[in-house]
Amino acid sequence: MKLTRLQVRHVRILDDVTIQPDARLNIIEGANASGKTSLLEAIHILAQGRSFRTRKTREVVNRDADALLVFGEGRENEFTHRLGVKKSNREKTEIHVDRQRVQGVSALAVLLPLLVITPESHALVSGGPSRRRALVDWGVFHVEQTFHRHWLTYERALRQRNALLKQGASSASLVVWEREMAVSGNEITAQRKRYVDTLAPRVEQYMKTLLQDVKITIGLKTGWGNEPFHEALRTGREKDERFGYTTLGPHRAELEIRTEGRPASEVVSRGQQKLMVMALRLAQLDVFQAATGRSAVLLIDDLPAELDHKKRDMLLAQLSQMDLQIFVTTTDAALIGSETWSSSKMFHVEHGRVSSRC
Ligand SMILES: Nc1ncnc2c1ncn2[C@@H]1O[C@H](COP(=O)(O)OP(=O)(O)OP(=O)(O)O)[C@@H](O)[C@H]1O
Repeated sequence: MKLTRLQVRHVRILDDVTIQPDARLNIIEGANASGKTSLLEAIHILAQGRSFRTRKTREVVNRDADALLVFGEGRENEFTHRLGVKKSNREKTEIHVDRQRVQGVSALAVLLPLLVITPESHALVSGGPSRRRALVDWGVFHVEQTFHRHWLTYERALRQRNALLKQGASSASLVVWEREMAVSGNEITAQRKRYVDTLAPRVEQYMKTLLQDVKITIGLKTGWGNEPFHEALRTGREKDERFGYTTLGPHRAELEIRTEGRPASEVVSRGQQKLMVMALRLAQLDVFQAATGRSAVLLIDDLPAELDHKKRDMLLAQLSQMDLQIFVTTTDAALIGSETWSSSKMFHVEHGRVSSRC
């Protein structure tokens, strides 16, 4: 789905902002601290129920307000969808999809598939495994219809097993949950493997375009050894009892990113890591589009700061050929050429006020 209307209330410095985005390229320009990133945060909240900068609601809600509100309207296959999120300092997050109150953020994510690239994105390569696991799961969630259901089943069984381990319960009582973990865990892993296998050649192709002299390989680390998962749970029981939680399984999976046979983070520079993240994200968007025939939203915070001008132009040319709705922030709109785009809009941000520029 592409956003046709966005309304933002009390998101950081943005008090009351309404915009009608372009279906393709939206350039959000303004001075430092004017509120550009806050606008991207608002879109992220609409798609995933939370900011990409912090998990703390209080930081994102305007200091003089109690709650933030984001509404979005968009079209897909002749249908108009309306999404709404209210995040409050005191109460549970409220989510509405097409005027119905829903629990959980998955209904938002299904309608508004969204990825984000920020100046901190290199942490995807150099940071902990959870970010790389999230990268894989974003893709699997959108291309495999049963993934979310299996994940919920797995998580519930994992929570139960962990609770029993903490209580020092007998092995016999663990077995029931291990059985459930094994069934859902194997499904999750098979789907993740399929996704990573589809992703790998596309990552390689984008790496060739963006970073000719570095080759990377990606592969899935399942979260346990080579034995069947149910066996790994059984043989790992003693260790898990000592630790008081489940030390292996799909919840410990991750995407391995290697170059020259070593973890990429040990070999390449920070700038190269950023380009790797671009290649990964472009490949994800490709796979998503090929598998679903739908278009996604891409947020890019501060693009000029990410890349030199040659790489930036190369990336924009590539993006202009994809069926995406893009929101990109910059302090200097002249750095982002919109000539190759079939359509674009420019928004100027100043002290939390947003105006549309032709
Ligand atoms: N909870 C909040 N309530 C009110 N204002 C806030 C809150 N959090 C941050 N701000 C203000 O919002 C502004 C930051 O906005 P934002 O990060 O979106 O700017 P930006 O235009 O992306 O800046 P840069 O180009 O430097 O990244 C700052 O002026 C900051 O003081």
